[in-house]
Amino acid sequence: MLLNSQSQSAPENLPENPPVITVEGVSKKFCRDLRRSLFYGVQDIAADLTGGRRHSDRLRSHEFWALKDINFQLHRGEALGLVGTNGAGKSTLLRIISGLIKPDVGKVRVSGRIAPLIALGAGFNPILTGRENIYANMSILGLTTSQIEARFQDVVDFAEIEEAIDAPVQTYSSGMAARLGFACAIHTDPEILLIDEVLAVGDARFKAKCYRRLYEIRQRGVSFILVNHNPQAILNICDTAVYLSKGCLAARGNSGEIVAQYEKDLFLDEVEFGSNRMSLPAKPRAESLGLDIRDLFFRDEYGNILQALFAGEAVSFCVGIESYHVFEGITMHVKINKIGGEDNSGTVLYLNGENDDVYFSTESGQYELRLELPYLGLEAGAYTMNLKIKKDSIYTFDVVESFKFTVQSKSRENKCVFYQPRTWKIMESASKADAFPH
Ligand SMILES: Nc1ncnc2c1ncn2[C@@H]1O[C@H](COP(=O)(O)OP(=O)(O)OP(=O)(O)O)[C@@H](O)[C@H]1O
Repeated sequence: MLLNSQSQSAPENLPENPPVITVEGVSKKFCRDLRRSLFYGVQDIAADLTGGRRHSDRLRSHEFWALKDINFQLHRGEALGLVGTNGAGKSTLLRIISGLIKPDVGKVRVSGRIAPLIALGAGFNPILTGRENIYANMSILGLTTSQIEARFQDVVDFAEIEEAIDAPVQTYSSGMAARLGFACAIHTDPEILLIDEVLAVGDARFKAKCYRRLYEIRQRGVSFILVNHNPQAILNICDTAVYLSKGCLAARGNSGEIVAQYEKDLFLDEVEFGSNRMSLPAKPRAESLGLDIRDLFFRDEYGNILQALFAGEAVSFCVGIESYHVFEGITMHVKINKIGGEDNSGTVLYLNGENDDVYFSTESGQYELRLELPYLGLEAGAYTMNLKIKKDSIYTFDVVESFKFTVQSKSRENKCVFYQPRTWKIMESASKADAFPH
């Protein structure tokens, strides 16, 4: 299910910030047939030169819309995530915004210096050395030679490629090229950063470093658009998000809501709703940040897996994880919202391991993290859980936005917003004075 079109407007929490990118009715068509595509290209150039009519808004044979009527704004200081399945049009949209290709319909207005990080090693000449490429790349991004000289060592230090700096870039691994591209871009003082999946190739430690740096430059007011297949990468640094589906803008709004929507659409077939369990497929290693959530479920006090949860009974919330490295200081963050309560949902419980000073460590392997509750304090009803596995307050390894589960009640309904453990008793009074004190 897609969100309604009202959610496509720019976020209203940034009214004082002027837009730095305005995408207005942008559509882009492609042709899968190479020969026809070349023919159409020549036809379009001829129409442009002769002032003839170009039917930009109509599809010709074998053409399809890679993007259709996309509208949104990016405001100053806003970090916007772009999500969507393979082929949804994310890269095409970033290429249009960066000016690499032109839309067939609509326009894009940009105000501010853009640093696009769109393809691996984009802007790098493979036969030039890393050193030469830093100069070439940063000057394309608008820096003078003396400015590049002043920042050169910082770029090399950030990219951690000191020993390979005088080797041709064609000898670099994809991860090294990505490091260098990222380091160049963030050292050019961009006002707008466009980042398309380039972080996916780095190792977990370098990715964490890049995300921390993105978080810092975000604090300084740089706007950016981040494309990533990994929802937690979007949630780590983006407040808002755009969800593209088959070339159309399916939803625009708060990143938590959009990612939840995207995840729901993505895993619709894979999640067993109603079973109080959610198993997630293994992520490609390139998309993992080093520690992935694979399974969410509940156990009773004897370790048996529970399908039905009952208010007031002992329960453990269990998270199956896959760790690819040695990690320390891992915390679980569990936020539970009621679905359709009288107050129309809202967070009823938020438990954060950090607040209880409980940190886990992992080595490479599979683990089960548990949150043991001596009794389940939720009243009967349907809930969604937002679960995050974090390393510190700004770095999230993995997140599940909305794990649905239900709680039942063994007793008849009482009026309460939480489960109150209770015992009803009658005691015989020792004396009349004790029973009715004045
Ligand atoms: N130059 C091109 N010629 C023909 N088709 C193209 C061209 N570029 C992209 N496409 C097609 O346009 C659609 C959108 O592609 P795009 O790369 O923008 O998707 P994406 O959302 O970035 O996908 P991914 O997540 O796989 O990177 C796809 O169907 C793709 O095959």
